Amino acid sequence: MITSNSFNEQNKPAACGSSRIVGCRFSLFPMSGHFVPIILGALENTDTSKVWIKSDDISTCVRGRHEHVFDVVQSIFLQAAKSGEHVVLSATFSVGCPGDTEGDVFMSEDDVRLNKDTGSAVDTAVQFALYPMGVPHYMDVIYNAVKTAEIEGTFSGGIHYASRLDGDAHQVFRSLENAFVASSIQTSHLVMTATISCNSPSAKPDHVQNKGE
Ligand SMILES: Cc1ncc(C[n+]2csc(CCO)c2C)c(N)n1
Repeated sequence: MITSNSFNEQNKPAACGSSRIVGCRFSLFPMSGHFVPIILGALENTDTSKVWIKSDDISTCVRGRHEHVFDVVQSIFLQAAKSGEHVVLSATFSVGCPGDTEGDVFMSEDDVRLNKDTGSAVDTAVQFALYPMGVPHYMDVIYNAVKTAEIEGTFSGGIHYASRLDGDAHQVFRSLENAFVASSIQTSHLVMTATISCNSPSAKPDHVQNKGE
């Protein structure tokens, strides 16, 4: 069913492309008695001036250009990771959601990312899943995104309902953004879930530890 929300201000069907508003709803879970300053500090020490942002008692939602959405989520993860605690960030990214219109002022920001590298590398593990909505060839979209992550060197295997990435935080976030943007161009509505973890005291699975050997 096409609703009025499927159309932009010019009353044309919403175009598929990278200019569409991207959103991410995410929660940080620091496995620490100090979870409150870790969460609040990560939010405060991130420059969010190029995204729409709203936090509540469960999660935070950011919306805007994909460059800034991924920059802000990555920065918040890196800020929390600096605590040295085992931190998990659980996120749902979305683009093309009917009702999430382009009218927002944040879409007119430039593409210059605001959050600078925080320095030391953070070994990061990700389980992510792509859900290309409304296209019969959705498995090709997923397969191509995973193939790209493989070329980038971050892919470390398929698991039930998800794919795994391992590497420095900047590398895995780049793969997530590349997978999301490449897939979004091929779909009218795309959802991507990601569970992103660092400093876990648990051993990684054998096939991940032996990656590249
Ligand atoms: C990114 C992110 N945003 C909000 C919450 C929800 N939350 C849980 S504890 C806490 C601090 C005290 O209120 C907040 C804001 C979260 N976990 N992660």
